[in-house]
Amino acid sequence: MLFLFRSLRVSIPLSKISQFPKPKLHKYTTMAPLPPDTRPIIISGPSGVGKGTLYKLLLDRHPSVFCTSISHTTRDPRPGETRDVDYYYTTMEQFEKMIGEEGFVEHAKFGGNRYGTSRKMIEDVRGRGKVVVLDIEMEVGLFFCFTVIWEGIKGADLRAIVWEGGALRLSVGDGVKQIHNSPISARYIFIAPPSMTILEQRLRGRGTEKEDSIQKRLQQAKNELEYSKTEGVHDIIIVNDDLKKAYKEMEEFIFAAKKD
Ligand SMILES: Nc1ncnc2c1ncn2[C@@H]1O[C@H](COP(=O)(O)OP(=O)(O)OP(=O)(O)O)[C@@H](O)[C@H]1O
Repeated sequence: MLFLFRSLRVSIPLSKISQFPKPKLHKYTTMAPLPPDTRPIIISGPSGVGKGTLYKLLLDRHPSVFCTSISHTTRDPRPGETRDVDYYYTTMEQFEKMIGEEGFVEHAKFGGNRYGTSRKMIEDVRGRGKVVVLDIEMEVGLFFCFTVIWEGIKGADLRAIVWEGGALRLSVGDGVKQIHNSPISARYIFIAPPSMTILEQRLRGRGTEKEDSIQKRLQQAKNELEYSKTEGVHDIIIVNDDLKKAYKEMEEFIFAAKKD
């Protein structure tokens, strides 16, 4: 059975954000000043580690400072989605023209549709005095891997080939690597689980995945944790054990004085 998924999730649709419970970390929303370093912030880590939870807290806590990224897509809007809010909807022709003009910092193709984060969107957000935060998930699967092979997505890092359950699966370099290879200068935060056991508990506890999806995500988590050890890929690795502590560490890193 063909399993389809988006390999790089760089924005959480607003509809998803509204599903999160209200954050309990802070009683009041504050008007914090901009961080000294206003480069885009890339939050990545295995599925289920808590990226979305931390990302949502950051945006809720500092609405005047941070801004979610909006991806481009060639797919049609789904019911309930809003144009230029959930996605920028474009034609395949326009999208491919933008690829040719190096208009994306990362892009991928699934199910016949393309998705990507545009350079212009990031630059516009910075121009409006806000800091863009990208939540990047790395997933792997048959469809995306073949797309990578046939389309030769720039920056893709074919790191391993395994024969698993009769399906060829490749571990590919993720959106983080694509962004590293783009002209965009960013700050990279990797969220790690305290252990694989706890990651599994969170994935199961969330109640959103079927068993085979949980197994694939856990397998992929191992690849991502291995990749996270590569020197220079991330500026900070935060272990999300206690949510409050992990959030504080992330916030302190983001608002820390700029390093030369
Ligand atoms: N520190 C924590 N302690 C306990 N549970 C947590 C913690 N952080 C997050 N969770 C819970 O773990 C589950 C997974 O979190 P979340 O959905 O934010 O992960 P994610 O990394 O965004 O996953 P995906 O990439 O698949 O969207 C959620 O149910 C969330 O409430």
